[in-house]
Amino acid sequence: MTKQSDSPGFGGVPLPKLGPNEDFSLEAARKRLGETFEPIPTPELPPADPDLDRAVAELRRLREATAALAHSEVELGDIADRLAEVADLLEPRVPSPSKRLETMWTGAGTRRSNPVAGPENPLAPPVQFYGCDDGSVRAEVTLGPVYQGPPGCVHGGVSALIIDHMMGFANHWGGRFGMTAHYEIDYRSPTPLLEPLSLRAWVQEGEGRKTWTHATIHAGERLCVEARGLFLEASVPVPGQPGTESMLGDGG
Ligand SMILES: CCCCCCCCCCCCCCCC(=O)SCCNC(=O)CCNC(=O)[C@H](O)C(C)(C)COP(=O)(O)OP(=O)(O)OC[C@H]1O[C@@H](n2cnc3c(N)ncnc32)[C@H](O)[C@@H]1OP(=O)(O)O
Repeated sequence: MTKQSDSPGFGGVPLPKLGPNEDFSLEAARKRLGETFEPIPTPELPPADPDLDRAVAELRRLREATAALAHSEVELGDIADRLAEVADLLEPRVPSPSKRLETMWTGAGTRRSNPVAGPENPLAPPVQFYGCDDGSVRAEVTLGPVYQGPPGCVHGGVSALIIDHMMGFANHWGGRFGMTAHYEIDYRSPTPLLEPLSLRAWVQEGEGRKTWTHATIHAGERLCVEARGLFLEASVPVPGQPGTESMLGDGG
């Protein structure tokens, strides 16, 4: 993977070369993390169950539709009863929370169930990230009214959620890992709903356990949000796998 310094970066400033003190190569990352590290982000993770993906996709349609129902002419009594029927059917069959957490940590880890990119998570838009040769990760997403904060705009906390996840993904792509210790965000201009947003994140610097990562959200050419985060390598116990610890701190 080529790291280069000529891509547009944070606030339009060119991306600097990655940290002088660390080996960011994929080979170095593989060496550190062995078999558990698959450095190529796979946009299309194989579904554990295609019907699950389909069910969640239908839930997303419902989510967008119900968010628009207030003050509408739609007769909702019957709809609420029918939705309750489906929920009643499902709830008794759902595994216990601890079992569910274990399941989330098999196979693709939480990549399929996390709240930003997980196709199995109805909360997730979902955003699909791609790793780029310049060391950044990018995505495009259009967010609907369920993510609204100010009128017609994306909620700042939703932008923060996406950015935190995106910076974690950029760390992976750069062969770095860690829990978010600190991040700061500047909201430079309103982030519109219902318009394509370009997301971008990249590792700015890494030294020892610390990784500094940057991210931006643009609407067209307009910068909406920019952020800087500090990530600290840490070990986290993996649910259902006693004695196993993840260095990813993320669900990857
Ligand atoms: C297939 C391939 C593609 C992969 C595809 C999957 C990708 C998938 C990506 C998913 C990405 C998800 C990304 C979600 C990211 C979260 O959501 S993580 C969850 C939120 N974060 C947390 O819960 C962390 C909670 N905090 C902690 O656990 C601990 O504070 C930490 C962060 C582990 C640090 O604790 P510690 O190791 O005891 O740190 P400590 O020794 O006190 O400090 C170490 C150094 O850091 C500094 N430091 C510590 N905290 C701070 C701070 N807050 N501010 C500044 N400096 C600090 C200290 O000053 C110290 O500096 P030095 O003196 O060494 O210079």
